[in-house]
This record gives sequence, structure tokens and C-alpha cells, in this order.
Amino acid sequence: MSSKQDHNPLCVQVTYQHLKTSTFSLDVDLKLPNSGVSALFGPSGSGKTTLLRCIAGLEPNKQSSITLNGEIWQSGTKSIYSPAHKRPIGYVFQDANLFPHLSAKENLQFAIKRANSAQPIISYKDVIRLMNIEAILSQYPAQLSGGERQRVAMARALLIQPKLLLMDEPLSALDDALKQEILPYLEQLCRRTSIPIIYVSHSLDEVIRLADYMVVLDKGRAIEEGKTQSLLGKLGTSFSRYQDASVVVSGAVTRQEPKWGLSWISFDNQTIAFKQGDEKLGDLIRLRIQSKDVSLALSKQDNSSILNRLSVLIDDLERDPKDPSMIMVRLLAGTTTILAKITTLSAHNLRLEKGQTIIAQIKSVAVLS
Ligand SMILES: Nc1ncnc2c1ncn2[C@@H]1O[C@H](COP(=O)(O)OP(=O)(O)OP(=O)(O)O)[C@@H](O)[C@H]1O
Repeated sequence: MSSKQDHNPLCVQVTYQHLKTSTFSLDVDLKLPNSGVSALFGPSGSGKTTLLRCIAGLEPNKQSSITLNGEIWQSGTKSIYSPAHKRPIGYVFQDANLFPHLSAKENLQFAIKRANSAQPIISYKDVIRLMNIEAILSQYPAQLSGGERQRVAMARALLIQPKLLLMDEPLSALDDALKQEILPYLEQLCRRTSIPIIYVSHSLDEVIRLADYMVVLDKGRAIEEGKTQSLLGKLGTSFSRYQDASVVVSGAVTRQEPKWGLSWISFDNQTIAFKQGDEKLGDLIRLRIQSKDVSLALSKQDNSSILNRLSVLIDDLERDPKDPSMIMVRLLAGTTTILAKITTLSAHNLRLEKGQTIIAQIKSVAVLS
């Protein structure tokens, strides 16, 4: 192993021609972090599932190379190819895929028998607690709700004691209410285990909420890659042109006013108020700010109803190539990036330019965690 790979423990170099279609090929060379969640994001048909299947050893592409933490799963140059059943991987699919004739508990026992018992990563008790499934263990899949089935499927994937978890759109088969029910479990799973996770989704909401790192696939190529927070704040990317272009701002809770139902986070000498939940002073909170919810003013308007008014620096401006009436302004609040999507006419009227200090008025924020 080269030292470069040691610093980039999940190395995925895949060159693959789809056998079932002559038109699709996958050609990526990725170095993903070996902890936290890495999202594969991109439009339908961009190759997200095919890439997961290549990593799992489910697509015959022996020329590619896949290495996790120095362990070579396949290498074209070294003629190494570990078959799918020998790769220490947990897989969670869109549908829970539980054995219908086995109870939830028996489904889990099936995974325990296949587990990599030499190196247990998480205990049975912890998995049951994490997924909150104690009360439904005796039920059969048909007796469970879609969300409960998916929680059992996640427990099963964890009990394989995987060194890598692959999740292919685990929420897409659920309706909105069930998605909201299961997202906190997914978040727990992502934050509380040390297992690296590759998470496929075409929902920007899910990616922003769960992923620390992301790769954008398009036509089988990785067109953008990096830490979620910094990738979202860049101009000229697919995100900055996205309808819901957003950034994530994080900081500790430094003030709470139960009387007004508000809490504040602090970061870079700035504060942002948000609707109070069950957070406590000192908790680290991530807030999503959508670019369409940020307006700009030359001075603080004291008669405004907007609470969050930050003094920021204009770092860059980009006119939307698909909609010249709109312009994206990249702002710096200290070192934290905020995006504002405003009309090109407003930018012209305010004579906005790089390096200018201006007031960002944030109309609403969403708490992520
Ligand atoms: N079983 C199959 N038979 C024929 N073509 C396939 C098959 N599976 C995938 N493909 C083709 O491979 C390409 C990549 O598909 P893939 O499922 O990896 O994309 P994706 O990004 O996961 O899409 P989605 O978000 O819709 O699941 C597409 O062009 C698709 O048509």
C-alpha cells in the first residue's frame, strides 16, 4: 500500500462497462473518508447503484481496484478479487428485503450467523437499542410498518459486523411521514457507529442532513467531490444552480429565551436565532439556510421584522446561466459561507461587488440536528 492510500482509507477506482447496456460506462477514482457518511448524489441513471454494486462485488469488473483501510478487496494489477460474500459489507436497500417467513428476531439471527465474529464492531444489545426494535422482535415482516421493516433491515446490516455499510436510497420507498419517523434512527446509526457508510440518494435534503462528504455522479463520472459543507457553499457547482441551493451553518447554543421560544447559536462572532426545540446550552447545532431565504441590504434596517441580520463580506457573484434574471452571491460571515439568491436587477441597483461589506437578512432557517 502506498502512503497516499493509507491517508485515504477507502479507495475506489472503478472502470466499468455495463454488460446490459452498451451506452453506460462508469469511470471513477474516489478516495472517501473511512468514517462518517459519504453520499453518492446524482440524477437517475448517473450510476450510483452500479457503483455500490461494484464496491460490493456484485458487478464483474475485475480490472478495477477497491481498498478499505489497506485491505485490498480487488485489484486488477495484482489479480486479486474477493467475491461478494467474502467482503465485510452490510447492505441496506430501498425495500427492507427481509425473509418473509422469519420473524424480525430470526432475520437478525440469520445475519449473526454470517457475521464477521472475529472483529465485532457493535453488540446485539446496542443494535436493538439503537434501532428501538425490542418490542417488535417477535413480529413477522408482514405485520410491521414500512418504517419498522426498514429499522429491522438496518439492524440486520449492522449485525453482519460490517467494515463498510452500503445504503441504497433506504428512505425512497417510504412516504413522507415514515421518512420523518425513520430519519432520526438513520442519524443515530450514522453518528453513533464507527462504520463508514456510503449512502446513495437523489434527495438533497437527506444528503445535507446525513452526509459529511459527498460525491456527485453524472453519466458515470464523479463531477464534484468534497466535504458537504464546503461543496454546498461553492459557486459554479451543480448545487449552487439547484433550486434549493443551501448551506449548513454550525455552532454551539449560547443563548435561549423560552419566553420567545427561541435559541441562538454562535459562530465566527455571529449569532443566528432559531425556533427552540429540545436543545440545551452548549449543544452543537447545524442549521440549513436556503439561498432563496437570504436577502441583502446595504445597512441594518432597524424597523425590519427579520431577526437574523448578519454583517458579511461579498466573496463572489455568479449569474445563473440558465436564468439570467437571478444571481447567486457567495457571502462570508467570518469563515462561514452563506449563499444569497437574488435578482440580477437588485444586485445591479445595490451595486454589489466582491469585497463589499453588506447585511445578509436571513428569513428562515431549518434545524438539522
Ligand atoms: N439491469 C439493468 N439493465 C439494463 N441497464 C441497466 C440495468 N441496471 C442499470 N442499468 C443502466 O445503467 C445505468 C446506471 O444505472 P444506475 O441504476 O446505476 O443509476 P442510478 O444513478 O442508481 O439511478 P437511480 O437513481 O434511478 O437508481 C443507467 O443507464 C441504467 O439504464
